[in-house]
Amino acid sequence: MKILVSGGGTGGHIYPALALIKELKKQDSNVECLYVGTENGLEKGIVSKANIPFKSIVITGFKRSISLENFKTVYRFLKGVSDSKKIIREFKPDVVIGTGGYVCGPVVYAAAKLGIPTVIHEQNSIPGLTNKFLNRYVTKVAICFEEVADYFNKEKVVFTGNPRASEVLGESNPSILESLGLKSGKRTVLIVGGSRGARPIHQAFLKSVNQLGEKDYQMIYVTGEVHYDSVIEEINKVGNPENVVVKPFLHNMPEILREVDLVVSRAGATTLAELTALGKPSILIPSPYVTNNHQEVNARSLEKNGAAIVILEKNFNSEYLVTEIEKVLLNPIKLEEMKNASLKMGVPDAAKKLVNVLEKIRK
Ligand SMILES: CC(=O)N[C@H]1[C@@H](OP(=O)(O)OP(=O)(O)OC[C@H]2O[C@@H](n3ccc(=O)[nH]c3=O)[C@H](O)[C@@H]2O)O[C@H](CO)[C@@H](O)[C@@H]1O
Repeated sequence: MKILVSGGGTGGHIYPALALIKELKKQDSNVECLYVGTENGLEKGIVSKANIPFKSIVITGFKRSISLENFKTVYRFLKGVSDSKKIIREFKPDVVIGTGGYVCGPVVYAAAKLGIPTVIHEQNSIPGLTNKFLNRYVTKVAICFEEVADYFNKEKVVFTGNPRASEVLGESNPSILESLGLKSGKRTVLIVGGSRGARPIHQAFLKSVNQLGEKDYQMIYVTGEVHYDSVIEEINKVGNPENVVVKPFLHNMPEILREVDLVVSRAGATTLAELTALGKPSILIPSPYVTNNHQEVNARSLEKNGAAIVILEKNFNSEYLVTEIEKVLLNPIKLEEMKNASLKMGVPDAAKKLVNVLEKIRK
């Protein structure tokens, strides 16, 4: 099978695509894959690290208000469609799948217009503009939250879950924490603000870092590449405690996630799929800066099932950070209840389910 994958901008759209490719290759080592993204999203770096052929097109997202930029975007969209058609004609895929982000728009649209079977994978509980637009043209829409089905044509929707849920599963290796400079066997909290980091979480963390240094648990704090230098500069002013490790980005997130006891995070859908596949309890601070506040809707779904505690960014501060962490981490009964609730929501066979969808519609 030949498959063309497109998705980009942030990790939440890229990692599901890579997890899908991994499953396809596991099932058939002759599968040929091509990834189409942009030069300026996170995809170029992440995809080339994974040794997957990568081609780029130029495209920007639409602004919600009327602006001159939108005229330029229409032009770039049309140019993106024509560039995508060239790439598709050359590669001749059996199926084209878009995993989100505006780059998928022209790529999946071009494929549909060329009569190639197409799928969009919607990770969130509320769809973004691109997937709403593509709904009309695609063959199937793969979803991860039942409640998002209403936004799409009923006959196209298939529940698959997020393939990244399958990818994070694996053998536990507690010594991986030592490679980060932490102790294995000690209670560990991971704090991560999505794939690009989140400034409001940094602020709360920096204010509480002295206090965290005195704790009997340890912590991995992921800043996001762009925020790393400024967070390190701030933390160095107060001194970096031994039990707190600060990293710009974790390229081995699945291995690390398996070993932590609690995760404090934004509520990006791919992260949530990983947490529930592994049965990790979490404290979620949804980003309010996303389309239709979809992260809060994602997060509430975990909260409703007892798998997570949700704190809105407007109420979040350093005191909350420490007290909420300890309410869960230091209460074994609560921790166990949340673990079980989280695990119940996981879709560990999501990658296989998505591959099945592709197999069924391939040319
Ligand atoms: C600002 C924005 O638009 N965010 C969206 C984006 O988020 P974002 O890219 O932040 O998405 P997620 O939190 O869902 O996924 C992040 C992915 O990056 C990985 N990771 C993260 C940090 C790290 O150091 N290492 C690492 O590997 C995570 O394990 C995960 O696989 O896509 C998500 C999925 O559609 C949406 O729900 C989010 O609302």
